[in-house]
Amino acid sequence: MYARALARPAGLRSSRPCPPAGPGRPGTASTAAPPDARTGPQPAPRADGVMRHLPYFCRGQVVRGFGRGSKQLGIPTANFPEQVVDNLPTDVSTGIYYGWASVGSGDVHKMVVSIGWNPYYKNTKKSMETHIMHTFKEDFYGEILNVAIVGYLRPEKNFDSLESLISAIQGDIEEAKKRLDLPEHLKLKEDNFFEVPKSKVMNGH
Ligand SMILES: Cc1cc2nc3c(=O)[nH]c(=O)nc-3n(C[C@H](O)[C@H](O)[C@H](O)COP(=O)(O)O)c2cc1C
Ligand SMILES: Nc1ncnc2c1ncn2[C@@H]1O[C@H](COP(=O)(O)OP(=O)(O)O)[C@@H](O)[C@H]1O
Repeated sequence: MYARALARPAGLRSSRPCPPAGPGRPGTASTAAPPDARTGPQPAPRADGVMRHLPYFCRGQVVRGFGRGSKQLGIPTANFPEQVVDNLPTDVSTGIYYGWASVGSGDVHKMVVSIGWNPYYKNTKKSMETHIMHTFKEDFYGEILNVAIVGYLRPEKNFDSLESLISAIQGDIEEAKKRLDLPEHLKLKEDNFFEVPKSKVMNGH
């Protein structure tokens, strides 16, 4: 119900179906181990390899994470369930991306999304966390988050202070805002992927 195979929009490249999305646990668990537990630090992704799967369309129910985004960073990030994270194409690298997002059948906004193990926090489970550049009236846990990832910004990094992490994320947000104004990205805001029937959502946002 919350996920469907997506018809490939005319003129766009890859678009993969999301897996069925259900309630998840804190941290949007994945069975995958962090990179340093497997093969050491991941190499920087090649731009062409990363871009091969973009735009990538995905939707799933918003689940709880560790609650650090709002409290520690002042930047809330909506977490996807583990099924969504586990079903990312294998060669969509971990890292920081940008694109478009909507909640339920609400308006489409600019977003940034972090995919990986949050090295600063040394998470043991891979997560996919989206910050939407919009002020919402209230939290939207349990609602359906729709995302179209359209571009790659940088690899995940460790930082020597919380302030440095916050500053990097703020830089990502500013860069994403600029890049999303390019015509090639603006057209994806109007993609019919975001036309979700109102009857399928719980609350409007
Ligand atoms: C745009 C963006 C960039 C991020 N970059 C990093 C990063 O380089 N290193 C890192 O450890 N975490 C990074 N994060 C993830 C944050 O650490 C994470 O969102 C935060 O821990 C909140 O997690 P929570 O929702 O589970 O509470 C980034 C998040 C966003 C939205
Ligand atoms: N602009 C926004 N972007 C992302 N999430 C938001 C935003 N505004 C409110 N939220 C809410 O905040 C939650 C994320 O807050 P956060 O402190 O990171 O907690 P958690 O670790 O549980 O994800 C989201 O699940 C959503 O319900």
